[in-house]
Amino acid sequence: MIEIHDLQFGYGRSALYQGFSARVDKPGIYGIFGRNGSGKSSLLKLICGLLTPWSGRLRVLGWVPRERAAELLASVYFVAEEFHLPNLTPTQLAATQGVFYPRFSGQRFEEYLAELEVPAGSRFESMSLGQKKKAAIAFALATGTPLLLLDEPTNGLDIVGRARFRQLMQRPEHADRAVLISTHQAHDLESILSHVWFIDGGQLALSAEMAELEQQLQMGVAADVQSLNQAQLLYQEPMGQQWAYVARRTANGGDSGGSGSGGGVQLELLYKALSLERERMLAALAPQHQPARAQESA
Ligand SMILES: Nc1ncnc2c1ncn2[C@@H]1O[C@H](COP(=O)(O)OP(=O)(O)OP(=O)(O)O)[C@@H](O)[C@H]1O
Repeated sequence: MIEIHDLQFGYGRSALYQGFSARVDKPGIYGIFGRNGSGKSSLLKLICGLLTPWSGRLRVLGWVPRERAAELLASVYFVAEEFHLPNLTPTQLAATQGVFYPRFSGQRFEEYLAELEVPAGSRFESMSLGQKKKAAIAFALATGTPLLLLDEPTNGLDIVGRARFRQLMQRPEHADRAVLISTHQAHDLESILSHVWFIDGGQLALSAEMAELEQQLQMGVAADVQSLNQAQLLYQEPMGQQWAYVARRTANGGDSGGSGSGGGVQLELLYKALSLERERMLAALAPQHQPARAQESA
């Protein structure tokens, strides 16, 4: 669905991506993580054709995004972090803009608006930022595009709104879509992600399926970090009187020993471990978790 190979891109003379490679071959919900300024928003804009790569190969559903082919524009929907809505009501938006998306469903748009508690008949001008964001998300979901790009979708949403967003994302009608979500809200989204991308230093440092990470890593809290199997330990940080840790799962799939309570993937902890112990973490992960660049050159 998306093929990026050896992408070079930057602003002015300043390079942001130098040999960035990644692939999306199947539907799913892809969480894109990275430090501030690592290039997550720029990547989404490159994918939908709002920015032009310096060089390299970039294909989205078989198209060169920057050429902005009508078929591609009807197949990709992007909700930017700072988005603009015309001063219409949601109902008017559906009537005027839904036609650009062949799979747009007005009925689903109404359902999503109701789920997110956005009044369909109020003008966007009279809505709060969070309500406008919910309306933009509802519209994006209702377009039915095979590819959906969401930049920080849960920013500005209240707690109930975030939970409803997660529920909507998991509805069966989105199962065939690839949804790329750039976010810092790891905890909000970890339960719904199928894939994780971690961008660092102008590269895709990690591309992995959540299920694979679950098999490979164990994360949890231990009263005493010394009680953990030191050979398997990858990262630890103090958490009150205890220690949060990331460890390799042992070959038999068991835990890393000690008195800790080990569990599945916690994205915030994974994010910190990758940011602060990048080489160690990447070395610990199996070759299939390494970025597409490494796979392709293998
Ligand atoms: N229009 C622009 N002109 C010049 N530089 C830009 C422009 N947009 C982004 N940048 C720079 O490119 C880099 C990547 O920005 P981008 O917004 O893609 O990062 P990000 O990972 O989404 O950041 P954040 O997590 O803070 O939202 C930053 O250093 C930013 O200053």
